[in-house]
Amino acid sequence: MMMELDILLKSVSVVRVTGDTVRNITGINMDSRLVQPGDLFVAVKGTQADGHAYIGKAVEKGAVAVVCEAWPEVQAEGVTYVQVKDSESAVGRLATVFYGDPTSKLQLIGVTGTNGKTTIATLLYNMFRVFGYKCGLCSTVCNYIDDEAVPTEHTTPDPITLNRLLGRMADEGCKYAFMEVSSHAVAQHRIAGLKFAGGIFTNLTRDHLDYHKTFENYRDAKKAFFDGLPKGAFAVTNVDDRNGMIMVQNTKAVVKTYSLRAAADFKAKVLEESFEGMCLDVNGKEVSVPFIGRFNVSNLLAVYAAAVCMGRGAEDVLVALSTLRPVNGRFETIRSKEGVTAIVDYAHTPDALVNVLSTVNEILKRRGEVITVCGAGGNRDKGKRPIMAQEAVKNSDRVIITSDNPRFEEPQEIINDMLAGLDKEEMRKVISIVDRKEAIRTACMMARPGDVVLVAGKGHEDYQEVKGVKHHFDDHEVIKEVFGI
Ligand SMILES: CC(=O)N[C@H]1[C@@H](OP(=O)(O)OP(=O)(O)OC[C@H]2O[C@@H](n3ccc(=O)[nH]c3=O)[C@H](O)[C@@H]2O)O[C@H](CO)[C@@H](O)[C@@H]1O[C@H](C)C(=O)N[C@@H](C)C(=O)N[C@H](CCC(=O)O)C(=O)O
Ligand SMILES: Nc1ncnc2c1ncn2[C@@H]1O[C@H](COP(=O)(O)OP(=O)(O)OP(=O)(O)O)[C@@H](O)[C@H]1O
Ligand SMILES: N[C@H](CCC[C@H](N)C(=O)O)C(=O)O
Ligand SMILES: [Mg+2]
Repeated sequence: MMMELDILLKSVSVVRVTGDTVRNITGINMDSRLVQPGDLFVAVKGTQADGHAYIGKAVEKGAVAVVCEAWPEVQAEGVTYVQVKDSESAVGRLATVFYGDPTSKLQLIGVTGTNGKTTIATLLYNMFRVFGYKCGLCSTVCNYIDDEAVPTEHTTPDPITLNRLLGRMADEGCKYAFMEVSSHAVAQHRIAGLKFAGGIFTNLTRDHLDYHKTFENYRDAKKAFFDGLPKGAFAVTNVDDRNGMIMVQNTKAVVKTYSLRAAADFKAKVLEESFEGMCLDVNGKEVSVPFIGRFNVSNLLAVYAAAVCMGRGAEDVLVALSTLRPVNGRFETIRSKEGVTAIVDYAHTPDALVNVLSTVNEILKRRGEVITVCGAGGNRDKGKRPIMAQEAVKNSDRVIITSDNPRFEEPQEIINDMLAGLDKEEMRKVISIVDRKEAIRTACMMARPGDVVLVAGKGHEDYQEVKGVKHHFDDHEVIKEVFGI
């Protein structure tokens, strides 16, 4: 791949230049460690480091041009230096031009909100493949270029990886791409330069306050995604969430609403539900789906609304909806021979725990006990820890607090932060076991036929991250081993 630097620079506002801009660039990078000879290096100020400190390293590795925000004191001969106002948002714009402006060739739909992004983006991808289109997906679990799986580390990749992926999707003939837009991605302009055909808002509850500091900043990061949608795009929003209308206050996109409770463009209600699935009424038509939980009705309704906004007939969409299956690690049930139901779910926020547990309780109707196994991630929002413990205790008969990716923190200290949210009475329901495997085993041994064991927090993850190392760990595997199936 190759492109002339001056063509690339048309996408950004240049403050100052030295060196030749009529020269070929063979790659673009924001991480000096990945630079190849012939690359353009973009220096970005980050949260841990300042990319400007690595300009020299990038040049040593063969970068022929540098885009930066602060003018470097030393300049290497033969290298072109370009100063821009905001290099963080320049990366996305440069990358999108470099990778052939993918969103001019395919329709990109973004999903944002605290919970439900992976579910909605994946279901839309599955649905549009059922309709016979080639599609792409960027999600927490895995990225896809039609049927080719591309592993991921992020919910929304960095702007260069993202544009490279979208570029490959366009080259492969994908007509649609569905992606999760995390709040980090909006705040860090990972999506700068992309033209979205539509946006979907799920809900907003507490998460990531370690990064955004206040709930308002977190909300505004999500809102900025809708502020940036172009005219002619659609914005599908959940009016059951108190921030649903705030999200679309300043958008130029056509706003469509969905709700399980209030008047809205798209409405749904539950007619019947069991651990096998639900029968729904969607805008006056009945449909059966193998999904569980009111929050999934909301997710399915968002999928339905977006598909209709994308021009599909309502009838076709309902038929396709009935063929969809749950996403890996999202309310997956595993039954033991003795009749214990284990559920693996990715609930890792207080709100998600409440939702999953209230669904379990609604279906169980006190015919059995609920035993919850959960933890909280290390080097993430500390404030959510005691609340997660409280919600688990409030909505379960017994709780085992354990580890969930301690990362660089002491596992026992994270558990202590969770326990600090509980009073003496609440503590009677709780035990803590640092080793997650032991915790799951203990929960399954405690359970009697008819009981439910909820194993929350890791969902699709197949690792336990400790001190920078990802050790293989899979909740499903452990449960099956204990159940002997
Ligand atoms: C806190 C955070 O979001 N960090 C992300 C951010 O990094 P940063 O800007 O802080 O980078 P930095 O380490 O300070 O470095 C600054 C710059 O110097 C460069 N550098 C650094 C070192 C070096 O030797 N050479 C070099 O050039 C870096 O490449 C970077 O360009 O931008 C990077 C590129 O986009 C991300 O990889 C990185 O994700 C870190 C690893 C991370 O863990 N992020 C998580 C919290 C995250 O983004 N999560 C969200 C949402 C999760 C969800 O709810 O689903 C996600 O979208 O995944
Ligand atoms: N609409 C919803 N409202 C509340 N909770 C939900 C909703 N959809 C899913 N959940 C819960 O949140 C968990 C995560 O769901 P999902 O992976 O779809 O969300 P996400 O927004 O992609 O999360 P992440 O921020 O980690 O990418 C699920 O396992 C479930 O417990
Ligand atoms: N995308 C979220 C996922 C959290 C999942 C949970 N298992 C944890 O590790 O905290 C994050 O990185 O905060
Ligand atoms: Mg996700």
